[in-house]
Amino acid sequence: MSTPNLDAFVFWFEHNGGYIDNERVGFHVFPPAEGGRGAIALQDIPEGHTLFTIPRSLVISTRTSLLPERFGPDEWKNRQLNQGWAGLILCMMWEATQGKWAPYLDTLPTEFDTPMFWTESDLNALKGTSVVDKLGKADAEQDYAGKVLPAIQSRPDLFQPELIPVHYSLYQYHVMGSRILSRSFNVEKWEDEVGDDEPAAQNSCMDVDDPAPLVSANSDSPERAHGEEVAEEDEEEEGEDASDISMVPVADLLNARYEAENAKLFYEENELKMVATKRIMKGEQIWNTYGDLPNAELLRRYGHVDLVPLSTGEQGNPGDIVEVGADLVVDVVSKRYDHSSVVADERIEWWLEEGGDDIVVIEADLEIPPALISLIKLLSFSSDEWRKVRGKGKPPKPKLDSATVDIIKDVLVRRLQQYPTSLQDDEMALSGELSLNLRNATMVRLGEKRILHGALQAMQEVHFENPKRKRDAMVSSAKTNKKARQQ
Ligand SMILES: C[S@@+](CC[C@H](N)C(=O)[O-])C[C@H]1O[C@@H](n2cnc3c(N)ncnc32)[C@H](O)[C@@H]1O
Repeated sequence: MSTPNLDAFVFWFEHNGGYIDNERVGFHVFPPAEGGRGAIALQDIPEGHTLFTIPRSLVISTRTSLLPERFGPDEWKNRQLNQGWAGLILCMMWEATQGKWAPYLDTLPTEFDTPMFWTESDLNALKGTSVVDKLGKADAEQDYAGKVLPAIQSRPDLFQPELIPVHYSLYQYHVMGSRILSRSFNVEKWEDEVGDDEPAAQNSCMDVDDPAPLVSANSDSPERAHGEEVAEEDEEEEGEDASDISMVPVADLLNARYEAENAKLFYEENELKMVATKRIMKGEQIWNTYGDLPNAELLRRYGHVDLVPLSTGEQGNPGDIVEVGADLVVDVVSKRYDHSSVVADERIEWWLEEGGDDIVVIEADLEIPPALISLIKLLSFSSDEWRKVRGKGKPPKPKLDSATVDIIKDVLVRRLQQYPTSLQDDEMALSGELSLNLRNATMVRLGEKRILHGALQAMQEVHFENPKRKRDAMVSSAKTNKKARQQ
């Protein structure tokens, strides 16, 4: 199957040591809603079959680009280009003006459907979701103005001043950052290569909350996948290295869909291998995984949402989640018990110190997270109970009781009010004409609201034995608590 814009690239790839099993793997242009370019099985492919291999020398990272060496390794570090994504972005901008990777870089998208490039009015459609807060646009712009542009201007021998507006502009910085966000892999050094003086884990400039991209192509632990989240603590523990972030030609041509993965990248000493992880039938798409992310994250990083048939008969993403801010929980509990902000501040500070999070996540299984129950209890406690719990040094047990259920219901209702539209509004909007951005934003909101409504209904169905006695007991205990707190 010929994909004209890829032919020169595939020629370059194969002439530089890359291998593609052309008898079994073809590239194909799917409709934009299905991902655009992707790979397809030209024949039945058995599990374990190598689909293509990429020599490490064709991977772009701050380790393989010549720029850090030419810039001067010490100066590179002094300017903090070894931290986060700034260094790789600069390498990619520079390599685009050089020869080696041009046929690859020329195939990468220059336009994105990610909210990073949306207008303010489209961004309003994401109000209530966590997408906008996580865009990291301001951080990226600060990195560009604070370290990248000064580095560029300091070396006219490497970065021709007249090329700055074309190849090294802020817009190009965002384009390269978005390419990394949606296509990069985390390729560690081969074990023998690892030196003693590895730099510590680095934060990303674009990805404010969970900096590490994407696939760990590791033959020992192939679980982490393209786009998969890696908690910051894990990164530190594992010693994640900004120079692992890599652009991997051909591997980044695979699309992904919820639980459809049938291929995975493994790494070896001299090359990376894309291997079929199950039998792929002729005509089927070859799918990588981006980690079965919720639609909010898929939209933020990749610019699309996943829609698969749900058990309810609707279309949606079973991996959706809703984030509930601890500040909302504090507000609801404080209002209910007439708390002063001092009471809540002290407890929240302790909660965070004890390892609690400032966000709780409700998943599509509608389970109320133990952390939410525990947090509500902590905030609801009388001063005596609070002193006891603090003395023990352990957050309260996440045991549901009717007072907590009532608070959870309030929290869910208030969380729903953070969206400017209702679930019914969204369903109605989807049945009409919408631009791609607004359709995607509506799907993100709808997925989150379905979880909130489902959780609310589940809470409404919770009944404790002898509810009257319990409720009375809870009312009097709430009054007692309030009294104790006022003392
Ligand atoms: C790693 S690239 C995959 C190759 C890409 N299709 C291309 O043409 O270069 C990731 C991008 O592919 C697109 N994509 C991947 N899976 C998709 C899907 N299930 N639905 C829609 N777009 C998808 C998104 O634009 C995403 O940012």
